[in-house]
Amino acid sequence: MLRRDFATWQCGDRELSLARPRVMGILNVTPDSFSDGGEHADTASAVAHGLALLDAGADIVDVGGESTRPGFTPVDPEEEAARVVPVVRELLDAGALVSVDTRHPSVAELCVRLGAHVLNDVTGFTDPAMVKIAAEGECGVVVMHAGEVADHPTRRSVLLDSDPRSREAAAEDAEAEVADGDDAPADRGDASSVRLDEVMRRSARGVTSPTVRLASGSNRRFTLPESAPIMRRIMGFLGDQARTLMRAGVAHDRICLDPGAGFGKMADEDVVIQRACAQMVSMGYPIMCAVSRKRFVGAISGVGSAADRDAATIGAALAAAEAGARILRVHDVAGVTQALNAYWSIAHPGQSRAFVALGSNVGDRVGYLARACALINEIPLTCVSAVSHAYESEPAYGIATPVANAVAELRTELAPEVLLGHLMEVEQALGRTRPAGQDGHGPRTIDCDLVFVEGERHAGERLRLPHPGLVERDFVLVPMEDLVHDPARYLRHAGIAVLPREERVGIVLADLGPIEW
Ligand SMILES: Nc1nc2c(c(=O)[nH]1)N=C(COP(=O)(O)OP(=O)(O)O)CN2
Ligand SMILES: Nc1ccc(C(=O)O)cc1
Repeated sequence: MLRRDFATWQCGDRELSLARPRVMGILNVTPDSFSDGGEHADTASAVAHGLALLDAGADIVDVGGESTRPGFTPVDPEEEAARVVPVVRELLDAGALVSVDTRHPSVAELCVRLGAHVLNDVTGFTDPAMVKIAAEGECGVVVMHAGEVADHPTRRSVLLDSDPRSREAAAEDAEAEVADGDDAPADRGDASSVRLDEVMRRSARGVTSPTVRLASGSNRRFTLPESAPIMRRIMGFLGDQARTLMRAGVAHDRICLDPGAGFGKMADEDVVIQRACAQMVSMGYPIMCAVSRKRFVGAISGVGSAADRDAATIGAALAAAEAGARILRVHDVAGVTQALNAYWSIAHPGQSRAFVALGSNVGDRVGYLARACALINEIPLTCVSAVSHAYESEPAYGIATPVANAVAELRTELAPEVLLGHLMEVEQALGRTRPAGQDGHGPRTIDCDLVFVEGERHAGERLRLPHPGLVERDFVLVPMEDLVHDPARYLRHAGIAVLPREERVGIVLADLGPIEW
């Protein structure tokens, strides 16, 4: 059983703490995805959207260049690579934890070579070439189940998907099937696309599954299919694929499992699967919940249009998180992050240790440091547990006058991006202004930089964790010595290699004594 509070997911050189659920933002660089096709189809708008997802709270960005919606048209791997590779490259440069949603070995290989952290394969690493690529690298892997979960023929179906392309594709395929009398189309590309094509072609026909009869002769009906055979099939497949990957050399802690909502499943089957989330969690791997905007979410919420299913998605995602799912793959990152942060704060109390670097070079500098500590201590679900001495440091980064610096150590139950918002309010309350043209380095009454939160990494333009300046700032590292026995060693555990003193900036010149706050 996965120890929930201590679980991590190893993704290349990143170790993602799963002490709380993580949000994977969907970035579809496609013209035809089922809910957002064409919205981010060129590199520039895709990268901008990826960065916006990070700022909205995404821990991971999942970049995909091929829609696998019901009735999808397979994309040539070269075309797929042309869509995703430039986007993956730029997001990696921005420090993001990047996942690539592909079933094509050539695309996977290119992206892993660039440094992509996760391979998300909707065909569940059934292609040995995908297993080989995963085994040769260090990336995390998402093993997804795609396929039907019932042996019986589906009953008359109701098509809830509002996307006319899915319906057209379904109708065409149904006609073709009658004409062919054959389930296995020839010359439809590589083996995995033929299999996935087939599943998603059938999937396009509807969202309802057969009514299950009780013991023979009985006329009583359950409204939902029985869970055990469905979960045996899904968990059997996922467990087998995980073992295949491990035999090839992929470590257990790199593997995440996903039951593949909507891939060959009918709405009531998807509900049965979501209800069995805790059972999947007990397999001992992180479980992904990837229900965002899907047809079954429409079926249970009554929302016909896929793009309007974000609120319903939040409900389904929180249910999964409560049952132990730790990766929530969603389109609406801001909405899910806000809901999750609020929900988690109430339902799952847990503190993190955080460090805030303080600086002032205007007026009563040490007085501003003290007032900042007092105000930070008033942030909800947060307290200041210790404060370093104040130190005089050399001005760095183009600042003209010497700065008084300190570091405050906090205990907080807030998510880092929420804490950041409160710290910015503290700066405002103390009269901090950011005049245009000074690039954030002008004179300041107070600067409150969130530099480190235990177990948290974040990329984006609004918040980067650990703070990129932490490695070189003497005016942060020296005050930290008052709080942590050996900051360099402590930070090394989190993969941060601090620079030796002679290579740092903003060298500490004098100890100004304790701060009375
Ligand atoms: N691991 C995993 N990956 C996925 C899953 C999923 O359930 N699990 N669903 C997808 C469909 O969502 P998307 O918005 O990407 O739609 P598209 O296939 O039309 O691009 C695409 N990728
Ligand atoms: N790729 C997919 C896109 C959408 C759905 C769904 O709505 O069920 C399933 C798979």
